[in-house]
Amino acid sequence: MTEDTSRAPNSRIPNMRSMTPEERLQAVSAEAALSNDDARVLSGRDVLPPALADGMIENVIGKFELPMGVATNFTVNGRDYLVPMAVEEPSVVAAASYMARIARDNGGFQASSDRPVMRAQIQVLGVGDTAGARHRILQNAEALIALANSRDKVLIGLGGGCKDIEVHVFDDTPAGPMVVLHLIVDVRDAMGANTVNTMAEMLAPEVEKITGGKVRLRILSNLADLRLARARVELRPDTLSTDTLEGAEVARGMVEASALAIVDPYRAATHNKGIMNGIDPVVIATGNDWRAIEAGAHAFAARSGRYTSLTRWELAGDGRLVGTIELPMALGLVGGATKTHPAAQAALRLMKVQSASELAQVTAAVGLAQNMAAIRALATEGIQRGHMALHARNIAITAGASGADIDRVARAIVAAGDISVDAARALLADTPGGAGNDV
Ligand SMILES: CC(C)(COP(=O)([O-])OP(=O)([O-])OC[C@H]1O[C@@H](n2cnc3c(N)ncnc32)[C@H](O)[C@@H]1OP(=O)([O-])[O-])[C@@H](O)C(=O)NCCC(=O)NCCSC(=O)C[C@@](C)(O)CC(=O)[O-]
Ligand SMILES: NC(=O)C1=CN([C@@H]2O[C@H](COP(=O)(O)OP(=O)(O)OC[C@H]3O[C@@H](n4cnc5c(N)ncnc54)[C@H](OP(=O)(O)O)[C@@H]3O)[C@@H](O)[C@H]2O)C=CC1
Repeated sequence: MTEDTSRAPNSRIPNMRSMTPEERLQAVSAEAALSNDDARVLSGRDVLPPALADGMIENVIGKFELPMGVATNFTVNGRDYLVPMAVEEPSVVAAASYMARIARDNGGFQASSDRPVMRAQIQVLGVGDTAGARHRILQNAEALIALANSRDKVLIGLGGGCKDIEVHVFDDTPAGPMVVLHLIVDVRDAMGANTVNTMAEMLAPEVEKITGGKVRLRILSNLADLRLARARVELRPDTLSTDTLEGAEVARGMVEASALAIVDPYRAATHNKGIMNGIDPVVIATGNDWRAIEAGAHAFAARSGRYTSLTRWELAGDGRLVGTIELPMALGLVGGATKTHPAAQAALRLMKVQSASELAQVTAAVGLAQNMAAIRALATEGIQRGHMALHARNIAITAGASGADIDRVARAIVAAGDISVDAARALLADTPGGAGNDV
């Protein structure tokens, strides 16, 4: 198979759930026109040779694997995407695919993003005249920007680089007055941490000269509030109905669920965890830094001083349910592990994203879909029926099931309404030669 990067796949792959992993791999590889090599590494076979793993981090003794799933049905800005998700939690991929299917019937997700701009902070201590130091920095801003851009020719050649400088003054801190210079850097298709850290360290001596102070920290901020990604979905109520509830009632319940997450940090934490259920697996599958994305998301959610929801669900005048998400999304297509991990490269080719901004937009849409699934379930039948039915297979494995027994036992404990390890063990023990005999 040769790779074709121009054609968007059809993300609607019927019966994915009934296929074997091998058949699913073939289906998505065919849709995304993946090479045999990409298909192989996505399957998890021979992905990370020991020498490559040893080159990525320190004190390597092996590898840790996660299941790689693919969320189907996604349409973002009129284009279909097959979304790779590396995650350990059941029901996440199913839920994202289901909500993307509903969204698809409503025209899909609309998404946008800011330019890929990061902040680096340079902390200056020992300055008596903090206001004066701020003025001196701003007076020298052009020279500082030029110095910051004097080294990274590749980034400048791509249209990126340091674009601006901000100065923040803290007159009262436990360590005395501080001036904090922010470098505002367009990092193009990189996540940008190393890029901006290099610039910040390079500028430090000049900043000390200008301010007369002592520079301490020189590091990016993970509150990437100039690099926001947004997604929106508008849903006709009839597309939300369940077996027992009218769509309008479901929509109202979702708005009420959203309202609690807006006002109550205890609920907001769980609501946002549900959003990150969708975002983290894409970040991991594409080799990006999920701690950075998590830190940015939660800092952004608390930016007003009160921790709140990252999404809003509202009813438009005509009864449509409108869901929106906005959060920092510092994702790269180059840098970090995105280029070194073969599965991350293959995952990016499966998604067929052409820029870090496009990746950020699709990822935001996945976060919104995941939140939609959770609050739709919570506002209607509750989370346990759908989630536990899929978690039942984990329970069966915990009880000792293997091979065909996993699905058989999972189906039986779901049907019996007793999704517990004890129930699964009892079933296995009743099976002649069942794995339960060994437990
Ligand atoms: C789990 C579902 C989707 C079942 O929902 P259902 O109604 O049983 O699904 P269905 O059988 O009617 O299938 C509908 C679609 O779902 C997908 N789907 C359905 N099953 C599968 C499967 N086995 N494998 C792959 N895809 C599946 C698939 O796309 C399918 O369409 P199709 O393509 O077949 O035409 C639903 O109940 C749901 O969305 N629940 C929410 C689950 C969720 O949010 N899980 C996250 C874990 S809970 C948590 O950590 C976060 C939380 C909840 O606390 C956050 C918060 O509080 O806000
Ligand atoms: N707080 C945090 O979040 C921190 C995170 N990190 C880590 O930093 C890593 C990410 O840093 P990052 O700067 O993205 O990675 P890299 O430094 O690995 O890559 C960025 C570099 O790639 C080159 N490049 C080539 N093509 C492009 C392009 N199209 N767009 C942009 N740059 C391009 C550029 O320069 P050139 O080719 O000239 O070198 C650029 O400086 C992650 O591993 C993260 O975990 C590190 C410190 C702190």
